[in-house]
Formats: sequence, structure tokens, C-alpha cells
Amino acid sequence: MMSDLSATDRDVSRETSERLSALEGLLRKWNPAVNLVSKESLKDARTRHIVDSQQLYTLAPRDFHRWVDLGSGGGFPGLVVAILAAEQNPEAEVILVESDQRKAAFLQQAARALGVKATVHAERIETLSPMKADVLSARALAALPALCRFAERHLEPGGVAIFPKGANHQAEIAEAQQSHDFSVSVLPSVTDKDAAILVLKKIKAR
Ligand SMILES: C[S@@+](CC[C@H](N)C(=O)[O-])C[C@H]1O[C@@H](n2cnc3c(N)ncnc32)[C@H](O)[C@@H]1O
Repeated sequence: MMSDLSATDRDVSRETSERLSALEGLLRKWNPAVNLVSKESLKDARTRHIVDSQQLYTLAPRDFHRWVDLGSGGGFPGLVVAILAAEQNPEAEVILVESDQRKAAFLQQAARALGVKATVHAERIETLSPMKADVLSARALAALPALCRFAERHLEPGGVAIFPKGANHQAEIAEAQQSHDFSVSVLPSVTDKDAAILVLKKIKAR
């Protein structure tokens, strides 16, 4: 595990830092009942979930209008994005999509308790009408070809997709290039030396 003292963690206001800590508290409280994240990952929740999500925010345009996080689970990265946007881009919309009703209830209640704006869609991505996002994210949801299909439907032309991926990311890129054209930047993760963050633009089916 690499350092959790990334620049992203230092450069937030006290209120934002308190909200991030409160999210960690809510995660620990709800996790035994709802299984939001693996029990093992809670030992290092700040790095594994919060800092891991914060680093994605820094890769998006600062003045994004609508960020859609697909398969948000316990709120990673979606709730962290909503917390950071409350300070840095308060007019922006943050939309979380989560089909598991209990997890969606957690997301709704957590956003309210944290005092941040987030819209939760408790339904399957496949049944949503096009979301017109200018930033789309998904962590641990699906392989890259499937994420590209979601992006085709939900990302505006000119938008950016941010997908954190594991050690297998190069193979996933090669597979996705069979079905889609896109530009991709492969960036290192500050929380896991084997992981990468893929930033895709101009995603189009071949
Ligand atoms: C492995 S979890 C990852 C959760 C979170 N993004 C994270 O990284 O901690 C994947 C989540 O996506 C949700 N999910 C899976 N398929 C979905 C779909 N088709 N539509 C909406 N949510 C979906 C699951 O319920 C689950 O909470």
C-alpha cells in the first residue's frame, strides 16, 4: 500500500475533511448490516476507499456540470465526489446509480447526514434513460468493454470517463479496443502500485 497522505487529502477544507471522516464512520456503522465493502478493507478504509476515490476527482475538469457514478455501492467514488463538489463545485450535479435497494438507501441517508447534494437512482444502469454526464465514473463495476457500452449511452460527446482498474488494465484496454474507439490516458494510482486509473475520451462503438 502506498502513502495515504496524497496531495488530494491535504488540500481540502476542515469541513470537507470532517465530512470525509464522517463518511468513514457511516461506512463502519452500516457495513455489518448492508455489506457495502469487504470487511477486510475496513482496516484501511481511509486509503482503500476515501483517498482512492479522492484521487479520481482531481482528474476531472474542475467545472464539471454532471458527474454520474455507476454502481456506487457504499459511495465510492460517488459520495466522495459529492463531498468534494460541495466545496469546490457547488453548482454541479452528482448522480449515483445503484441497483441494490439497501445500498441505495444507505447512499441517500448518508448524503443527507453529510449535508451534501447527491441524487440517487436506485435502478439498473441498463434501464436508465441517457444521463448526459460530462464526467462518468465506475469503480469495480465491470470490465472495460461493458463500461464503454455504458459510456456510449450515458456520457455526452466531449465528456470524460474515469475508471480505476487493477493490474490487468492493459489487457482490458486491448479487449475494449476490439469493440470501441477511444483515447486513453493510463495514470498511476496513489493507493495501489499495481492499479491504474484509466481516463477515456471520445468513446465510440466501432
Ligand atoms: C463491486 S461493487 C463496487 C461498489 C463501489 N463502486 C466500490 O468500488 O466500492 C459493484 C456495485 O455495482 C452495483 N451494480 C452492479 N450491476 C449494476 C447495474 N447493472 N446497475 C446498477 N448497479 C449495479 C452492485 O449492486 C454493487 O453495489
